[in-house]
Amino acid sequence: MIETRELTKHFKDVRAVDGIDLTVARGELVALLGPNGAGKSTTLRMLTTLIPPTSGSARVAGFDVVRQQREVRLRIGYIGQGNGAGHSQRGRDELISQGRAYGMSVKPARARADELIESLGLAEVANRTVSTLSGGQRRRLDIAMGLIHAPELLFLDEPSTGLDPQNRANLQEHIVRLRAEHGTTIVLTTHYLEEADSMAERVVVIDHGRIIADDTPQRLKAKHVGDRVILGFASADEAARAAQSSGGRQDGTEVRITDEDGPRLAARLAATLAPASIEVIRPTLDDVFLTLTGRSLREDAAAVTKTELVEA
Ligand SMILES: Nc1ncnc2c1ncn2[C@@H]1O[C@H](COP(=O)(O)OP(=O)(O)OP(=O)(O)O)[C@@H](O)[C@H]1O
Repeated sequence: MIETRELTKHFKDVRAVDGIDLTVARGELVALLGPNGAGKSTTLRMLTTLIPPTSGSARVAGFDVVRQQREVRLRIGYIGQGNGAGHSQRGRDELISQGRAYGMSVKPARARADELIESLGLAEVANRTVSTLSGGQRRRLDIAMGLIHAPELLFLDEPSTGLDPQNRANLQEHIVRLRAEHGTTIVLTTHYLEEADSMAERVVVIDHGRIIADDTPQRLKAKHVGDRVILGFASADEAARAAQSSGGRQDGTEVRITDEDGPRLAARLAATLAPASIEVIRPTLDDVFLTLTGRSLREDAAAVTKTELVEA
């Protein structure tokens, strides 16, 4: 569904996207995860034909993003970070107009608009003019606009930014359902680590315009970080003996061991070493990012959230 080769975008001396090879199969739900300025939006904007690459190539839904822009656009939905929805129309009419712009006839456009209004919780706002909606309501309307023509491939740039937790959960549910029901291929960017972790079956980690990891959240965590098993003992001597027999690292009365399958190891060690306490700490995608780059994504996400609050 997507195939890029050495996809590159430079803005003067900024290498925003620096030679990305990305393949996405039909029906996949892929999250691009990375800090601010990593090149996620620029990648999406090239894939959606909004900006041309500096070099390299990309095919989307079977068509070249430079030479066959129209074909690409007909097959994709794109919800950018800004508000796509207009201001003077009512929400429902805006949706229907968007469907008509994609060549739908009135009846199916109305039916689809009503379906999206229902599933994105837009019932109360469907009859209000867009200019009177709150940021979160506008965001949901934008997403409905991108879905109106039931595209085979949907790009979502930070879809849940600015939504409260309840609406975010609602939106995630809708996205997952959309994919289950229609087999829509979905590529989204996010700075919510939990969102990438819980929704995407594949996470592409981007930093400084390059892909630095690409796998399922589970495998990324197992491969780059692993579970930490911490055993507690009554004395340091006991801990020293346990560290020796288990191959773990002693830290006072504790022994720490890293393993791909912490719960299984913990069960085995509980039986053989009889520790006083046992704890399994499972990694997050942030731990993965930290291991790969030495930086935390959380600090970055916290900064974004703060900016959003100031803007709101
Ligand atoms: N039109 C532009 N002109 C100049 N520089 C740009 C332009 N668009 C993006 N950049 C730069 O390219 C780099 C990548 O930006 P991009 O928006 O793709 O990152 P991102 O990973 O999507 O981050 P964010 O989550 O903040 O949107 C940044 O250094 C950014 O400042």
